[in-house]
Amino acid sequence: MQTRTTPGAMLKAMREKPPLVQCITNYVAMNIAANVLLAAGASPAMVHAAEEAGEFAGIASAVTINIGTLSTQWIDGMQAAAKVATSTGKPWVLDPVAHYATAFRRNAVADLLALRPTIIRGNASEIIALAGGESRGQGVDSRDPVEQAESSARWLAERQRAVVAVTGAVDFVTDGERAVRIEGGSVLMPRVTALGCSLTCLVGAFAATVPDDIFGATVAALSTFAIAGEEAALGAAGPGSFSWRFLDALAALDAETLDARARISAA
Ligand SMILES: Nc1ncnc2c1ncn2[C@@H]1O[C@H](COP(=O)(O)OP(=O)(O)OP(=O)(O)O)[C@@H](O)[C@H]1O
Ligand SMILES: Cc1ncsc1CCO
Ligand SMILES: [Mg+2]
Repeated sequence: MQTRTTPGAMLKAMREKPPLVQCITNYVAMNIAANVLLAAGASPAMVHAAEEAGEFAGIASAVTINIGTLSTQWIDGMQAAAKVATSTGKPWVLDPVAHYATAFRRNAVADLLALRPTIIRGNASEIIALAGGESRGQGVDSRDPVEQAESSARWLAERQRAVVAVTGAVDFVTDGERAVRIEGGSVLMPRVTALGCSLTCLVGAFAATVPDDIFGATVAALSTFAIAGEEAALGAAGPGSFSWRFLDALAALDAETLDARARISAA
């Protein structure tokens, strides 16, 4: 039997059987997130309407929910999909974009957290605020270092019994017991909109591939972004050329290169 224990092995397994990932994401992210999943080898579907989101979750292998451009109708679709995912044992990922900014967002995220996300992926400011801390986030942009969010992430993971991923210059992943840091990426990544939202969708794709190793799947997705980001930055003149180079780098990344270059250390 094929081993799936490394990020590279998980990437290979994902490409051999592309998982259908239901991405409920924001208007800004929809196109880039779908392209990121296709480039990496997964099968995205942006399905959010309340009338069908729950039904679609029944056929998807994972669901990702991002509150970036929120409205009441979208919340109904999010809740329907999350309920089906949780009740059918499928992984679902929450991306609490700028949840600290307004009461509408805070309430939406509190209700989604009660539906037990398998994984929570956010930037440092979002994770600090989810744990009740004072974050310096400005709108959707983080203004806090990841190191400052590590204790918040551990607390949140334990409380929610979820894997928590904090992204930034050096990423951090914990399930409340284990924790790792992942180096890589590029300073150009936060200068291209919605790459974090796209990563949330990719985390869903890896989780669908290895639902019995959610921590490993999350680390694999973040490592894939870290190495593809490094590679894309090599020839990029700025955010514009980085953006298309990143899609090419994701598509070109193979399992062996990922395993050889991923820099994952215990935290
Ligand atoms: N300074 C940096 N150096 C290297 N990589 C980075 C840096 N900042 C972010 N990244 C990488 O960019 C990706 C997206 O993470 P980020 O924390 O920017 O998400 P986000 O704030 O939720 O983004 P968005 O809301 O725009 O989608 C991750 O793979 C992360 O590792
Ligand atoms: C810019 C922006 N505004 C709402 S969602 C989003 C994408 C990055 O989170
Ligand atoms: Mg974000």
